[in-house]
Amino acid sequence: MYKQRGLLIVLSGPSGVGKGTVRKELFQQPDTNYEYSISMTTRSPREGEQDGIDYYFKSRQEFERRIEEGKLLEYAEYVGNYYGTPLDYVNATLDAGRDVFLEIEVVGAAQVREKVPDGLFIFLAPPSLSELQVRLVGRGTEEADVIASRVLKARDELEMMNLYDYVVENDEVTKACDRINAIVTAEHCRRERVEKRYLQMLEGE
Ligand SMILES: Nc1nc2c(ncn2[C@@H]2O[C@H](COP(=O)(O)OP(=O)(O)O)[C@@H](O)[C@H]2O)c(=O)[nH]1
Ligand SMILES: Nc1ncnc2c1ncn2[C@@H]1O[C@H](COP(=O)(O)OP(=O)(O)O)[C@@H](O)[C@H]1O
Repeated sequence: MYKQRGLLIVLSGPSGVGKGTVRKELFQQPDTNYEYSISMTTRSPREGEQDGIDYYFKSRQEFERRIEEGKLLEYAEYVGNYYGTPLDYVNATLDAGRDVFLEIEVVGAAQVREKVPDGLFIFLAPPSLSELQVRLVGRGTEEADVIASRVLKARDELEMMNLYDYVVENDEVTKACDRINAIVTAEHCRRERVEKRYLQMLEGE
């Protein structure tokens, strides 16, 4: 039987807005049907982070080899480190009819948009820039200078918001998750309707 390809869901937004928090909450929900794509990075693991669970941690040399071999769907350099999405995992999962969830920054998301135009692109926005700074400081994982460069970068990232299909405000984590789930459900319904209509038209020929 014909099996529809899975949906590629891209969640992006500035550092500190709560992408990781929202993603973890989504994946803890029992009825979640998305598969999380673990990214590759050259940044050092933070305390508690595990290789192969949070990220695949690689040296710059190994990362650059994968770029040359065409093994990444997209990649970007973000505040001094590479981050990228392994291509084979994404393709195999979508081909099996399952949805894939990417949590990536805006430059990489723009590359995915070019390659997978029928993906679903969601921008997670902070209630304000000052709240973004509060969250970055509160997380306590970066030094003051890195926080300052991330907040500065957030201004450019916010300008990319209009390139996304949806903007979801992360005022409260559970509300943001509910909004994302509603968007994904609506997108599935839309696709089913389009496909049904298409098949009906073919039958009518
Ligand atoms: N382009 C791209 N960005 C990624 C990928 N994985 C993570 N990122 C983004 O890289 C940025 C920095 O990630 P990280 O160092 O984990 O910091 P944090 O998200 O602020 O906790 C965040 O905006 C992530 O969403 C990826 O595979 N590709
Ligand atoms: N809706 C929210 N309200 C308040 N704090 C939040 C919210 N979402 C996330 N946070 C906090 O903000 C900080 C940054 O969140 P994180 O998920 O690490 O962001 P990102 O992955 O986008 O860099 C964390 O300390 C997290 O607990």
